[in-house]
Amino acid sequence: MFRGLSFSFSRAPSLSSPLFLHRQPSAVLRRPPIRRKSKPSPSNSTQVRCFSPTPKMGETWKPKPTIPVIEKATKPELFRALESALGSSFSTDPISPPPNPLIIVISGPSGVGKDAVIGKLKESRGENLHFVVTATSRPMRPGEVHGKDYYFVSKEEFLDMKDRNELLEYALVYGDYKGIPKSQIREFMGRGCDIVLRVDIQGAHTLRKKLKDSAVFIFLVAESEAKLVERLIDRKTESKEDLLVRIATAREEVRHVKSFDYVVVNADGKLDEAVKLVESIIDAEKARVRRKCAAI
Ligand SMILES: Nc1ncnc2c1ncn2[C@@H]1O[C@H](COP(=O)(O)OP(=O)(O)OP(=O)(O)O)[C@@H](O)[C@H]1O
Repeated sequence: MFRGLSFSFSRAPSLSSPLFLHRQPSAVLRRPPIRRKSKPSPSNSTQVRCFSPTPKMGETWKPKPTIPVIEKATKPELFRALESALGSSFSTDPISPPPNPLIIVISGPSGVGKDAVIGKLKESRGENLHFVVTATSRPMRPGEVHGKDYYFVSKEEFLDMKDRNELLEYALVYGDYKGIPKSQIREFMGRGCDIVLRVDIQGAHTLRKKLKDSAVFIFLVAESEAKLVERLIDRKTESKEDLLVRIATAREEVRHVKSFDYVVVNADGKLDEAVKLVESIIDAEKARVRRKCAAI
């Protein structure tokens, strides 16, 4: 249009030309006057088409947002159009708050593979899970590390901890005291870690009474009694008297499976499958809508 104008200027008649007086450039750019429609008379009001609802008193008129054709619009265009159609922007806040730390109690007869399962869980879950190190009055065995395998304390020290109410649960196991320090659970739950407690059946029973449904109780079993005995024999850590006591106790313990939330079979040569199942239980429990928060 401007090119057209300059062209017309270059060929414009001189100022003195009478033609110039009639064709001023400003006159070319000026918009034609808008012709206002006359108000419809009551008689022809039915012919008026309304495209948007008439704003009520005090409301300002807003154009109706249109959503572009999905195949033609870009993702951001569609996103913004949906926001404007719904009248507010989409929040990036998490829809569900992060789950509370979970306490997982793992129990089962001696030799069933509690340590083996926990060892693998440690590898797969890393720092998100804290395995509470139990305090014990039993002497340290070769290869064991203080603070890693157990907190080795004297009988007197252990009983002092008990008297000061520093233990969530404790028991006399095969002549030695074993107990769970509360401070460790508080500290790691405070950091957002899930907690794994490894206890015998009696310990699980006590914890159930204290923690009720605020913890998850998992019972580990071997596929059969015979396989459990084989595993204990293969471990070669017990005397024949010890073996007898542990096997007799195991027979009694499996009857308590009903008071647990889950039973996991740790079948021979299938340790990884058992660990996978325990992990699925943890994941499912963390996704629960309702769970009481454990008060330690
Ligand atoms: N799925 C499995 N297949 C074969 N052997 C296994 C399996 N799980 C564990 N074991 C082995 O069985 C033995 C007992 O396992 P572990 O020491 O973990 O049992 P535990 O339940 O912790 O026993 P305890 O309560 O007496 O300490 C170990 O030698 C371990 O390597």
